[in-house]
Amino acid sequence: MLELQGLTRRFGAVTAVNDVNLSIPDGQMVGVIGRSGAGKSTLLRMINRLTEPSEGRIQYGGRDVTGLRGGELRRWRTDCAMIFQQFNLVQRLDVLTNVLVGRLNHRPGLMGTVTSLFKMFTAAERAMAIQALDRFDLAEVALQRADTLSGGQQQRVAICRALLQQPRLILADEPIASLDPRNAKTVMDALRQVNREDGLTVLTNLHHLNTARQYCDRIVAMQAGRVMFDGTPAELTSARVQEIYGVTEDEFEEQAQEAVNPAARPPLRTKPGLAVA
Ligand SMILES: Nc1ncnc2c1ncn2[C@@H]1O[C@H](COP(=O)(O)OP(=O)(O)OP(=O)(O)O)[C@@H](O)[C@H]1O
Repeated sequence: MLELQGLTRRFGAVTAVNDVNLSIPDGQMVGVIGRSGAGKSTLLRMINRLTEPSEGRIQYGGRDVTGLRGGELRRWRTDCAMIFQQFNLVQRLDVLTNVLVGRLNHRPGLMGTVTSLFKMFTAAERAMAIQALDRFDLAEVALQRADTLSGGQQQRVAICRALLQQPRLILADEPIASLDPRNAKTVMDALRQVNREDGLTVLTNLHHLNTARQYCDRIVAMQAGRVMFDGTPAELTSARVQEIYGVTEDEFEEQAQEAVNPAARPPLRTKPGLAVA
């Protein structure tokens, strides 16, 4: 169980996250939605302590992780793997080595030698990486440079890298915001697969409400740093969205899409969310 108690983060006069209280059971897939600036990224980043809370506590499995330092903090960060909107792969390295980078969290001493990494990994680690790639139909691109892959493939490679950390939680910060609907679907399918098959807790920031409804067990809606809704997809009706945000669902998605990806403005009115096969 991940427990956030009174979690607050201020940046000067701005309260990015304001007194958030959430209990997330192991194995739940949670979608966090909200407008640009609602505090979604700050919330996720506080969980793995990339951003320090101003107030409040983070507990995991009954253990307080808010004050961890040094090796213990590194181990906590290994437990909660992060997925970013821009994939954060080393573009000039091959896919397999990018995935193996996930093992570095288990060997902090190897950090900084990324170009000569490949031969440092054991056969078992390489097999683990190939197996992860194979799960997401990426084995045949294992030896290609990361920058030859589509965005959806790159994000799935990032998920494989996260899996090699052997985490307990996956924190995904707008993982599909840079992707077209087809690639976005492959990435959401992969996240759901690791949630369902590996039992990993997944917390993901999303801006498509229908995507959150289709993939998540639970949706948390934020507004100005506060949790305004915490419930099941069925409970987050269009009327509830309008009540929370004061705009229609289409308007909400349009604003969110423009904020995360101003260059790409797909016709959201005709294509809300993703089609599930
Ligand atoms: N490092 C920082 N320094 C100052 N202010 C920050 C910092 N990080 C976030 N903020 C502010 O905190 C608030 C919440 O930001 P955050 O990025 O968490 O929101 P978000 O919901 O993830 O938005 P987006 O969808 O645009 O990423 C915003 O007002 C933002 O400007």
